[in-house]
This record gives sequence, structure tokens and C-alpha cells, in this order.
Amino acid sequence: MSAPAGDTIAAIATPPGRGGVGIVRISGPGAAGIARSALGRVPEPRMATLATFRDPQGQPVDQGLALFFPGPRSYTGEDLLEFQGHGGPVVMDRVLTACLGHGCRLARPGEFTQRAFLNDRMDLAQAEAVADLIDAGSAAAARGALRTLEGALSRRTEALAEALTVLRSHVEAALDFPEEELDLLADTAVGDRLEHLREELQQLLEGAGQGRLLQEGAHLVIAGRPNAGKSSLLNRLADRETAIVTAIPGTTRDVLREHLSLDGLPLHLVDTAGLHASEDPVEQEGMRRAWTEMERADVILLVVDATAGEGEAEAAIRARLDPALPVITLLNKIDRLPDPPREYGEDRIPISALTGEGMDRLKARIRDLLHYHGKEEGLFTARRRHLDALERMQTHLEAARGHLQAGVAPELLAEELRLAQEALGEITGRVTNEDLLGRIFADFCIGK
Ligand SMILES: Nc1nc2c(ncn2[C@@H]2O[C@H](COP(=O)(O)OP(=O)(O)OP(=O)(O)O)[C@@H](O)[C@H]2O)c(=O)[nH]1
Ligand SMILES: [K+]
Ligand SMILES: [Mg+2]
Repeated sequence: MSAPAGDTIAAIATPPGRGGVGIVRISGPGAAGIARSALGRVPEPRMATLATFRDPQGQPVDQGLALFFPGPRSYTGEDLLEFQGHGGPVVMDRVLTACLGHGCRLARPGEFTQRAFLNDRMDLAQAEAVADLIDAGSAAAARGALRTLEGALSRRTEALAEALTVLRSHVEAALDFPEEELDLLADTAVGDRLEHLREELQQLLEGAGQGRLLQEGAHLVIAGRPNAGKSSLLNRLADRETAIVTAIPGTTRDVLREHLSLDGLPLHLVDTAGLHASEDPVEQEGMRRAWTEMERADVILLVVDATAGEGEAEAAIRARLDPALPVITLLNKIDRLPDPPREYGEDRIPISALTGEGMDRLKARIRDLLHYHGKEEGLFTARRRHLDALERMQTHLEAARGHLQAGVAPELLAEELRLAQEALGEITGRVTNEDLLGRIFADFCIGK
């Protein structure tokens, strides 16, 4: 895929506000011309050059370092000019306005990276990793995103694509030479290759699943009856007094969020309104929101007041939950029990949000459930989109396997393999469409 001969774009690449340095980036065929008019000359390629930046009337706007990267060996693959000036919002704004006057337009969010993708400087998974690195919620997530940027996901995807191409060429040969068809399909090489491919895919799916968790973080929703101690648990896990805690049932009405890191894994912890039968419209709305959160949770922390025990309220909550959703039941307030339970099941943990007892066990269980063991070596970030593509590929490989086992209709087998390849191609962007690109790059910040 090659980029259309684009126009020239400019943006402030540094965050808004005051800072020691502010950077304006310019990319496109007009970058060298803008350097000539604004700086008086095109800086030596890749050499930091002290320069005065002037507006189209020749008035100085700022003084700083200019860098010029001729295409295609630049971030975007086009001629790229970077001006590092004084990082004040007014100065930066004036530099940008001057750029526009010299003949370019404002860049859209992610447009520099989009050009890098269109000019084959990086594939789509790597382009997404740029945004994920910027947005990383923990050090582990940042390291994972860097690995993806360096090609950890792309290389494995390409290896899979190559194996699939070889398999397809075997099957397509069978279609081209029908007289040898039965032989080729009966050939164990096709079956063996397909098996091997399924195994490799399974491994990549597992890696990508962990990667998605690392990138997005896991959603843990705290639910339970009023006064069970949900907000106390949120405060305890977050290690700060985020939520209001009182002895009055119905204290929490809105959804409250805390972000924390569990050995490098980003967690989104959500506190919700107590669930019970209520006619109060405010409480009803709170409960509706609680259920919305619970429906998109990765794990539910069901808090039970151990001094009252589990009852109908909890049974009603359990009945409404997706049976596939992991639930950890937390028997809270054990500090108030004269004889606190010593036995516990892995998904039934006695705790005290007040004293902090049981928190280590709870954290260990969360790590287990999420298959995360704090060992992020080799982990790379991935997105839901990548997992979707891999899952679709898996469906097509299963269908292909069915056709192969049935031993008839090699066309159907070939078609499933073609669809599998198409799904896989979406990850690196070999197969793509405007819609998808628009959605991906719109999430970027301006200037990247
Ligand atoms: N002794 C003891 N009291 C607790 C514990 N956890 C919570 N409490 C008390 O229980 C009461 C309710 O706690 P909250 O954290 O507000 O309970 P909640 O589930 O968020 O309540 P709602 O938001 O009203 O549904 C407060 O008085 C807390 O101090 C605990 O582990 N031990
Ligand atoms: K309360
Ligand atoms: Mg509460």
C-alpha cells in the first residue's frame, strides 16, 4: 500500500501547557520549502541546527533547534521538519500559525502515524502500539507496548501468515490439478500443516489475550447488598479514601472508579450502589448503572457481610450474572466475628476491609483468574481488534479442518483458508478499509 501524494501537515507535538521545550512537527512534500522560508535554509539532514523561526512576513517568532529528516527515512516516510522551541502555549501557537502561513494545514489526530503506516514505515499493529505506549497505564504495559512497537506481535502474525500461505498453495495446487486432487488432500502434509497452524494460532491467541489485558487492564466490579462494605473495599485496595463510607445503607449511588496496578497489571476497580429491592428512583438508577458495569466486568467481587451471612439478596445477584463470569465471594467484616472462619475456598475469601486482612489472598486469586503472574517478560500488548481477528481465523481453520476430515470439496477447504488469511491480514493491516483506519487513528493524540 502506498500513500497518496499527501499535502503538508503541521501540529504541536508536545502536550499543551508550559514546558522547557515545545515541538512543532511538519510533514509532507512542502516541509523543505517551509524550512527555507521560516528558517532561511533547510537544515543538514538529521543534524540539530540552531535557528530562528520566522513568520511569512519575516518577523522572528521563536528561536530553537531545527531538525530535518528527508523522506523516506523519517517517521512518516515523508520529508519531516521538527522545530524545538520554547515550550509556552502562546509561543507554540505562534510557531504553528506561522507554519500554516508558510503553506500547510493542521494535522488530524494520529495523522503522522497514519502516514507512517501508509508509507510502510510500520504496520498497523505497530502503529496502534505507538498510541498504546503513550497511553500505557503501568510500567509493564509500557514495556509490552514497546515490544509490540518493535514487532513482537507483527512477527508472530507474519510467521503464521507464511505458514498459512504454504498450506494454501498445497490446497490450491489440488484445485488446479484435479486429477491429483484426492492424492493431495489425502496427503498427510496438508493435515499436518493444518494441525501445526492451529497450535501456533492457539499460542498466539493466548499471548494476545494476555496482551489485551496488559493494554486495557482488567475490569473488576465490586457488587453486593447495601452496607456489605463495598466502598470500604475499594478504599482499601486503592489505598486511599476515594469513596464515602458511612453506616447508612445506600451511601453509594453513583459508579466510582479507581485505577491501580497489580504487579504491573492495570486494574480498573469499580464500586457500585448496593443492590436490593428499592422504590427510590435515585437508588434504582444507581442499581441500573451497577448492572451495566457488572455486565462488562472481567471479574466480579461479590461482597457479603459475614456477620449477616449470605441470603436471598446474594442469590438474586448470582442468578442474574452470566454464569461464565468469574465471581470471587468476599466474606467481609470478619474482624467482627468472634470465631472468624479459617477455611476458605479459592473463590470464597474471608476478608476485613477495615483491617486489611485477606487482601493478599484476594490479590493472588485475581492474578490467578486473569492468568497473570507478574512475569511480563516477553509479554506484548494487543487489542480487542487483534483478538477478534485471531478468533475469526480460528473459526475458519476449524471449518477447514472439518472439510478436510470429510475428505470432499477441496474448494470449500480452500475458501476457508482464504478467509482465515483475510482475518489474519487485518492485524498488520494487509487487509484493511478506510473505516477501520479512521477509527484507529482518531484515538491518537494530535501531533503523533
Ligand atoms: N467492622 C467492620 N466494619 C466494616 C468493614 N467494612 C465495612 N465496614 C463498615 O460497614 C459500613 C458500611 O460500609 P460501606 O463501605 O459504606 O458499605 P457499602 O457496601 O459501600 O454500602 P453502600 O454504599 O451503602 O451500599 C460502614 O460503617 C463501614 O465502616 C469491615 O471489614 N469491618
Ligand atoms: K454504607
Ligand atoms: Mg458504598
